[in-house]
Amino acid sequence: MSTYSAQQEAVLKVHIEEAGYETGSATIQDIEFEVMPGELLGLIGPNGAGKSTTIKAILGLLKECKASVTISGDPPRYAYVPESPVYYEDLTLWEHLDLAAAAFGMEDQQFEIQANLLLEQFDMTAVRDKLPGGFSKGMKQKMMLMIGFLSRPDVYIVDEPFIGLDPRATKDFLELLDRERKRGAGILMCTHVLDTAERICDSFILMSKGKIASRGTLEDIRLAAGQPNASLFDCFTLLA
Ligand SMILES: Nc1ncnc2c1ncn2[C@@H]1O[C@H](COP(=O)(O)OP(=O)(O)OP(=O)(O)O)[C@@H](O)[C@H]1O
Repeated sequence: MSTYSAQQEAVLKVHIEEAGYETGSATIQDIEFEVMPGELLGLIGPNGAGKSTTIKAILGLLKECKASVTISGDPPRYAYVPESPVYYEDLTLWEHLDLAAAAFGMEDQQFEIQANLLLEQFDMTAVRDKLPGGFSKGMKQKMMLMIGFLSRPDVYIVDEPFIGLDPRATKDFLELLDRERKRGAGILMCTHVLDTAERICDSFILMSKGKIASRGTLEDIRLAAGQPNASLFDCFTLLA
């Protein structure tokens, strides 16, 4: 778990007054939180609670959105790892990494070192020159994570990363997350895998019906649920 000093500035500050898909009908309201350097904040909640809408609002993808979002860095830099893999059919894994590196403005040498390390860490070196269309679900997910980790930004926004990952890939992913947190990156992670979230997150935002239903550390969530020893899963079913 991380500890934060009062002097530290949040790497991500989010204040969404309201946002949604149609004029005059807000899907989410009053969503306000910060992610501190080194913090892993879990965004949890039932299907349709508004988690993905919150992420879309942060990324500026919604037309109907009254929000202020501040991301640290000059220029601000973040990595977004989507829930469903997005890729080009005609580009190999290596070419995807190369394209992402060019977009991030990485130097060639730094890119080669970082990309080869990630290929090794995710056990993907053998398929570096293959097209992702032929990859399994987990391999496509690994490609998304590798692109996310490539530029080592201060903020990661990760939408449901665990689906499709085998135990070894999950372990590799968690180790990389940990390394990035130790470096000072802040992570917002949306997930339904509550036993893992309980183990790795510093704090939680529990959303329900487009609003924040509960927030804080596991202790805070337990207190809100009136269950001092309950699992996150049990608190979730009581509060959401
Ligand atoms: N593209 C869209 N157009 C219109 N309404 C949408 C759109 N996407 C989501 N919604 C609606 O917004 C609400 C919140 O959905 P959202 O996808 O944010 O939930 P979620 O918490 O991410 O759910 P899940 O856990 O199932 O992914 C739902 O009522 C959903 O029907």
